[in-house]
Amino acid sequence: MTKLPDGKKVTLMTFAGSYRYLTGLGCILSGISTIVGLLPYIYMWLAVKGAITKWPDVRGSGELVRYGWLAVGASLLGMFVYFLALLCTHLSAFRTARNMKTVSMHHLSRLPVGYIKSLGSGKIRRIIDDGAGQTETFLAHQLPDLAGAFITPVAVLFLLFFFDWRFGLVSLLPMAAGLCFLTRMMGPNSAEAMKQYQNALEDMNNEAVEYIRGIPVVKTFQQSIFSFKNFHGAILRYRDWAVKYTITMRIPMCAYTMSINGIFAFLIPAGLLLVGGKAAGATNLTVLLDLIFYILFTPVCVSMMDKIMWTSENTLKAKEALNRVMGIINQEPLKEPIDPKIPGNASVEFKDVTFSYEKENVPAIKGVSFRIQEGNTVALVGPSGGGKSTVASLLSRFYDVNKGAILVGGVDVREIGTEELMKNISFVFQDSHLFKDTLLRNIQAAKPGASIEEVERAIKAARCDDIINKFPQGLNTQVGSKGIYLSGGECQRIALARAVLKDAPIIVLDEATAFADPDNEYQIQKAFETLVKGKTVLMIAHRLSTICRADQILLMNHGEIEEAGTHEELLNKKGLYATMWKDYQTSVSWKVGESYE
Ligand SMILES: Nc1ncnc2c1ncn2[C@@H]1O[C@H](COP(=O)(O)OP(=O)(O)OP(=O)(O)O)[C@@H](O)[C@H]1O
Repeated sequence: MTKLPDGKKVTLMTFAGSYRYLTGLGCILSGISTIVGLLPYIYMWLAVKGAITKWPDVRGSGELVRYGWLAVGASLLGMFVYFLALLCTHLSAFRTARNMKTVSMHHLSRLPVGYIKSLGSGKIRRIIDDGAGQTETFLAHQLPDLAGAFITPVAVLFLLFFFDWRFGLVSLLPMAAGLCFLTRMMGPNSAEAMKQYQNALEDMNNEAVEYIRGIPVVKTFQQSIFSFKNFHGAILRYRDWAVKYTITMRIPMCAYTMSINGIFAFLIPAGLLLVGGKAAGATNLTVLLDLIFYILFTPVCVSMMDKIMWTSENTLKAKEALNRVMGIINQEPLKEPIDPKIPGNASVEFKDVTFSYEKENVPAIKGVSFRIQEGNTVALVGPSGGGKSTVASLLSRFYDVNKGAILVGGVDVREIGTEELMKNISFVFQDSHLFKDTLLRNIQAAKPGASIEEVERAIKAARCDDIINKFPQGLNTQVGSKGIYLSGGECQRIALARAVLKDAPIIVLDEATAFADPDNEYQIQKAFETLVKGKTVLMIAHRLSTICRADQILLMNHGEIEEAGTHEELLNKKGLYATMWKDYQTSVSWKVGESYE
């Protein structure tokens, strides 16, 4: 994998590694093939010249055939050299794109979860995937063409003035005008326009992903118009950008196209003038022959100019794509300690912790302090938005605190290496994600290399046997394919099996029963009892029945701990917890009442 040199400017070639030499070689070969590609025009002209001057004894001169074959040979040689050039640039381009993706993905895994969430999965996919794709096309095709496009003008200028400087000048004027219009189109404003273009595309992509993800909600609430609004807005912004850009480019583009395609309009009158002004005879014939050469040759100039135009635009695109990928790569990862420490035990302590999400003015939690002794369970309860999930995320160092410190086993989490910290903590998320892979590999994700026996023991302890047994292929069942999907409760039970297999001394449980039906909830409770035996547990649950037995309950509201104590202590306080408990009891009795009706 390509390593980024610290503090050094990163270019596309940084990702190419040692393959950069192939890119260089490819560009040189492309330049050579361009020069060789001009030879057939000269040979054709020489053949025509020979034929006309020897007329009517065309065959006798033998030049026609000789130059004809030379033209064919030069064409074939040009093609072969260009093929070799593309071979080199493709090899380098594939490697560059691969390295770009690998480096970005590797770096992404080290970034704070908050950054990934704020960017959005649609945008990240577009930046990395399309960025690598665009740079691959640029390096494989456009860069060698650009090398050719830079060599062609020099060769063309030489040839234009070599045969007849007057025709050369006449051909050059419209080309120079075309070049001026081209420079205007590709000026500094174009780089900005390209940035806006990429922004508009990314927004559209993100909104499309959001829209598709939200389709179930949309259908349930019949909100198709409202939900489409953001996506529609992104499409309109893209349209507005495209229309504005097209209007800006209209005049220079028309002027450019007219200039470079209008060479004949200058060349033929000039030829007529020159022929008309001379005495008839040999001089006139030479002028005519030169005119034929220029008529043959000017299409090369037109295609050269077009190449320069398109490659310039694609260079801007590739630069912008690289900038965006670098935007991710330059994002500061969570700092790893220089001298990592090992936690002394499995206790957890929050010391006056304050934390705000990026771009938020109000802290999500402020001045939070509590301690969980090794082997104890602390439950977080409170109204929605109170800061419970934030506390759980901070313990796993998904973000770094703004103020205060979080200690695990007496050591600040910032002083523990990420690997060591993750070894100590198991996290069962609200929405446990299962990969599109076998159930076995999904559970093994918690402990790579775990044997089948270990996985089976974890499954038994997490009481997931019934889930596994209902599929004929058992543990080898592929999740997410051929209609094999697990319910929210089942996903959480598999996530519990993962946590059991990992066997970390600290467990963070975020609303583990939120999705579960009564049967799954019962299984989860039982699995949970096995999982937490002898462990330090930080638990968030809305169903208060599940947390009565916690050693300590913390009631969080508006980002602060408002009440702390055991279930009985909090009931005696007759505060918010007591009210919530009363409301909870009432809701349970309602449910029971309803079931008997
Ligand atoms: N990624 C985020 N970016 C910005 N603000 C956030 C983010 N996640 C949460 N918040 C805000 O931080 C505050 C605390 O949210 P948190 O999710 O921790 O509360 P909670 O008690 O877990 O809520 P719930 O019970 O509904 O899950 C809320 O005001 C919320 O809007």
